[in-house]
Amino acid sequence: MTSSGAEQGALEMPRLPAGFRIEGWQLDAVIGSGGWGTVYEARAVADGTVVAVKVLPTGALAPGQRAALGELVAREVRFSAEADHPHLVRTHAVCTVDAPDLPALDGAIALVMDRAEASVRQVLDAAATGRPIPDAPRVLRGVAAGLAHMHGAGWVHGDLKPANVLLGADGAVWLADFGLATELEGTHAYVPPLGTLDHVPPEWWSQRTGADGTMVRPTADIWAFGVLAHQVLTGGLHPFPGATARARSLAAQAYARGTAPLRLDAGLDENWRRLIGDCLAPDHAGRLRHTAASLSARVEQLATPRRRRRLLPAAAMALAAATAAAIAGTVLIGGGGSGGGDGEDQGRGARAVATGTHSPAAEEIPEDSDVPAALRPVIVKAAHRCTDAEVTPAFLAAMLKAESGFDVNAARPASEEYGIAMWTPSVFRAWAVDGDGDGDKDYRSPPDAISTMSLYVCWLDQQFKKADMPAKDLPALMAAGYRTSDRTVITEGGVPERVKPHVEKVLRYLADYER
Ligand SMILES: Nc1ncnc2c1ncn2[C@@H]1O[C@H](COP(=O)(O)OP(=O)(O)OP(=O)(O)O)[C@@H](O)[C@H]1O
Repeated sequence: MTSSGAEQGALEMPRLPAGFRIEGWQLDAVIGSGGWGTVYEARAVADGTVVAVKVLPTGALAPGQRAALGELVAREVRFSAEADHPHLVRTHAVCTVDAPDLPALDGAIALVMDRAEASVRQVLDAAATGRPIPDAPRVLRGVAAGLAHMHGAGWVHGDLKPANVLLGADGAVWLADFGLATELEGTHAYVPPLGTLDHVPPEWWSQRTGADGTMVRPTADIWAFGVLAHQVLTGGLHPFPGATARARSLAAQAYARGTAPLRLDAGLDENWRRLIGDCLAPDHAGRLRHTAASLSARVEQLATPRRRRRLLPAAAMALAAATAAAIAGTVLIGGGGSGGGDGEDQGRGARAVATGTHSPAAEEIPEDSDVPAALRPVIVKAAHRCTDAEVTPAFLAAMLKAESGFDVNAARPASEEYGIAMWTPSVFRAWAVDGDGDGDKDYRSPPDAISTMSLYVCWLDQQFKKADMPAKDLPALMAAGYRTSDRTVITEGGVPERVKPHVEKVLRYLADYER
């Protein structure tokens, strides 16, 4: 939500005491308060997982405030629940506060989210002016990818600013605060006029506010990204001069009218300067050429250290190693079934670690199929890590073909997906399996990527079974869950429309490999 909400709202924010339970979570200290709610640290009672809980009270407000709050809360709840991307903060649950003794908070809505370590605002406040914040390109890469996802899904964020970019403990970068996020109808949408002055585009000032609110278009987020990128790369400097937000907005409007030039910080690298200049094109039409997806691809290039490109041959080497193993008739991956698996897994693992002129396990994928021979034992071994009957070598092979066409160097930078199983690095980290037993977990290594895919689809399979989804649909549901999430598939009660073509491909390949 917006700081202007705080300016306007003048709400006395009531607080819940430490130890207070909201469904399965126990509140701890307050992290901070915004214009409309308070964010607490909390722990899951079941397993101690640390989360952040944002409590948005809906009662005890003046009628005017209630209408505005109701709309913002509804938007925040709706977009938080739907947000499903590694660069959008994940909301685990939406609960209602049951506090009859605290009437101001009884019935408040609580969003249970991933707990961030800090916001970019906090990092900027502590940063030396003139220098990029630590890891600035990676942070911008995450923001651009999150924005590209939102625009791709037909949403505008509407309030992109440093306070709304959160940083997780393991390097995660999340867009947050969807109180002003809105769905596009055609090319634009309307939001209440509460955007943050420092990040609204110049044309915003000349728009009239109708009953629906102010019109926002994706190009408003592009402008805000330009301002944010300048701040992140210069330790907090706004691209337009002025001691107050009002003065800076007047400077931006003078630039948009053509009466003042754009003067970006002299210390900026030329490529970043060009990118920020494109985002800060003076009008909507000028910004229209730069979609969030195209910006994300450019940011990805600028943010990718050369060293990472040299990593590519490593993936090829891993494949070559797997090839050599297959030729020798010995499957080397996964430490020979050591560690942790249940009986069936170990039994199957022992079968996969076979010597001889060919691997019997590889026979589970038809010999004359297009699955690269070197990958077959890797896939078979990975599939056998899962004891659920639906996760078969043929299924994993079909998934890999649909994801990357078996290309170990596949890359879709706009959505941050890489390697043979098209893992998003931050998601991969959460599930990673050391498939080749080299002590490293690398999404570019086919054995690691495929073993991790197997673990993840196995877990998806179990979630769908728990949700009583039809057994015959499980392969389609797993393929859909891999592209979206367990929660999306369960909420939508089946394969979401937008991933149907992909899922159909997986099912076609599966039928071919199961013949
Ligand atoms: N998931 C989270 N993990 C950790 N801290 C968070 C999380 N979400 C929000 N915060 C922090 O909690 C504080 C309050 O956040 P909130 O979103 O309510 O308000 P805001 O964005 O600061 O202001 P406003 O909503 O008025 O724009 C901020 O300091 C924010 O960085």
